[in-house]
Amino acid sequence: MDADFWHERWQSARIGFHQADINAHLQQYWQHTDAEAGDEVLVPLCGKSHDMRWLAQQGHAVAGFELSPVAVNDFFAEAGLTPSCKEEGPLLCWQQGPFSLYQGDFFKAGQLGLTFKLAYDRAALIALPPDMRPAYAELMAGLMAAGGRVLLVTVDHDSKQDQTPPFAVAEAEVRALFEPYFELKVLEQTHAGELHRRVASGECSYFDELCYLLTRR
Ligand SMILES: C[S@@+](CC[C@H](N)C(=O)[O-])C[C@H]1O[C@@H](n2cnc3c(N)ncnc32)[C@H](O)[C@@H]1O
Repeated sequence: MDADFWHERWQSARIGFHQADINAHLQQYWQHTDAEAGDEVLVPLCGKSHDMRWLAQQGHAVAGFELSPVAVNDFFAEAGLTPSCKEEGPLLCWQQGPFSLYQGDFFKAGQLGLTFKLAYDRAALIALPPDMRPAYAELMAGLMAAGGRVLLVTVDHDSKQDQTPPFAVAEAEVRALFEPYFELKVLEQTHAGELHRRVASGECSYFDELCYLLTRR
């Protein structure tokens, strides 16, 4: 997707991907990252996710990357925080308390010279069309320290409406993208079945969520 697609989504508040609750996979599987309080967590394509607040509650600093100024503004406003802002290379860094939200194109994050021991991707990989995913995996590999861990949450489905996110990314593709850089373990695969609104409406016959642990070599 190009930047205009996402800016338009945020400006018109068409953000069905935003979850009111903390992600269940994050709460259940974060412990598998062996995270230590104080470690900063990279959250690519972060939106205004409440999951960042949950990570901060676990004692982490959070480095989110997000294209939309609307999302960044909403995140701090909803948290009751007033951030400061400074230029960091090609990005703007909005910072307050444990949160540093880098506003701009995540694909420029390599220019900041940062490395992370922890990362959390929910709806980032699956927001990207196929041709952008190899560069995303390479960038994530470049940002993670050796031994660093990524909790990755993806979806797989057979929707005919496959031109817009959330894109189906099958396990085989996740392996092809990340295994050159990471050890990969599937933590869970949930089958939503008929209870899922996309299945109930006939849009797809299955809609699965997969949760992976990636460990940087
Ligand atoms: C599907 S949403 C997921 C947001 C968040 N991870 C969540 O779970 O709610 C994808 C987000 O990525 C942002 N985004 C898309 N392309 C981006 C890019 N190149 N750099 C930074 N953010 C981007 C969009 O604005 C959008 O907020």
